[in-house]
Amino acid sequence: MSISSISAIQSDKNLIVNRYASWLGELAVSALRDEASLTPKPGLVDLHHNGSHEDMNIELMYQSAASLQSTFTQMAQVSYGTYADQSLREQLAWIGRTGEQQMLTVTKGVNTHRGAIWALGLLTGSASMLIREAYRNTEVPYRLKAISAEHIARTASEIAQYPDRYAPVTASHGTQVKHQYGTGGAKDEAQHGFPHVINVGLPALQQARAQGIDELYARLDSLLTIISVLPDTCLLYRGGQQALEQTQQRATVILSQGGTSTTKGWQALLAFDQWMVKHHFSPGGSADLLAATLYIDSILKGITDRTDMESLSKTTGGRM
Ligand SMILES: CC(C)(COP(=O)(O)OP(=O)(O)OC[C@H]1O[C@@H](n2cnc3c(N)ncnc32)[C@H](O[C@H]2O[C@H](COP(=O)(O)OP(=O)(O)OP(=O)(O)O)[C@@H](O)[C@H]2O)[C@@H]1O)[C@@H](O)C(=O)NCCC(=O)NCCS
Ligand SMILES: Nc1ncnc2[nH]cnc12
Repeated sequence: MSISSISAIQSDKNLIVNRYASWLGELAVSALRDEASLTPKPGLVDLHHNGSHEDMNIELMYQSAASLQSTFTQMAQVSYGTYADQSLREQLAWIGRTGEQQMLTVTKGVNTHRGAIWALGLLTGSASMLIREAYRNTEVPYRLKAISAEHIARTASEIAQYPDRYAPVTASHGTQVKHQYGTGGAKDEAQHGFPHVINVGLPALQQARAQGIDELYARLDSLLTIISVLPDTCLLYRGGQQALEQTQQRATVILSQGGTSTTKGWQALLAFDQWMVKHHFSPGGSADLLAATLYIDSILKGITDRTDMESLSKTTGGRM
């Protein structure tokens, strides 16, 4: 093979890496924006109010999300063509911590998206690895389409299982809650393959859509379904076991009333929101996992759209 054809292949590869990395970065930020703007959410920042967060508002959430685009894009770049191993885990952790600092600079110290950087960061790395694997095969459209939500979450969990040897020892809210209640929180969720996304948030979203429920209510139902079962360390930190159980119970009742698309469910959601704000409770972890749900959903949809484009480009002899 000539040097010019090797460098042509190399530049093709770089083109593909950068194209997919930027695409994943954009989708991750869109998922964060879509979560933030979903309204009304119980106790969370949305278009109507700041929920139970005096130090946040919707503009801050948007600014925080936008500041993370390069973080997610870099995570996709370093993961493309690699495998889940110690080195990748530590590269992602380094990029993640730098992203956290960028977020804290933009928000003037407010933790808007720490859990989201963690969850969507791992999913970004995983999706990027899987896309690269698809490109190792000549049947690219077929292999891209074979990427599933479970596949993305499982590969993300493999990355999360490696220790982050350079993690500073901090007394985060999550670690305090872990000592007090024995609940694993965000780390456990990732290491177990995001069960509250794969078995809870995504099926709820898809089921609602399949029933013809409008996208707004489908997303709200997905959020409530996550809230109804997630051991959310934000709720535990702010109000202990009782706050967690009462919040889960209220979400369950709304779902059993037929969900947010029913008049009764909608009224109950509004009352739930007021009740959460009154008690200063916030399901921040559930918000992050809804963003993760929307992110995986958009990756799968995007892959389908792109593979159609790839097939088209092949049949027309063109390039994507
Ligand atoms: C491994 C880390 C996730 C760190 O975990 P840890 O538990 O030690 O740290 P926390 O700072 O508590 O952050 C975890 C955040 O994860 C969200 N979360 C909570 N429960 C769950 C759950 N069961 N599953 C998944 N995710 C969960 C939650 O994020 C949301 O809450 C934020 C607000 O939280 P907080 O500041 O604690 O609460 P407030 O009550 O509002 O505080 P006050 O204003 O009252 O003081 C909100 O922003 C949501 O995002 C938890 O906060 C990981 O972060 C880590 O190791 N990072 C290091 C670098 C790295 O590896 N990066 C990623 C590489 S891919
Ligand atoms: N909408 C939201 N409100 C408060 N905390 C959050 N963390 C992630 N999304 C959030």
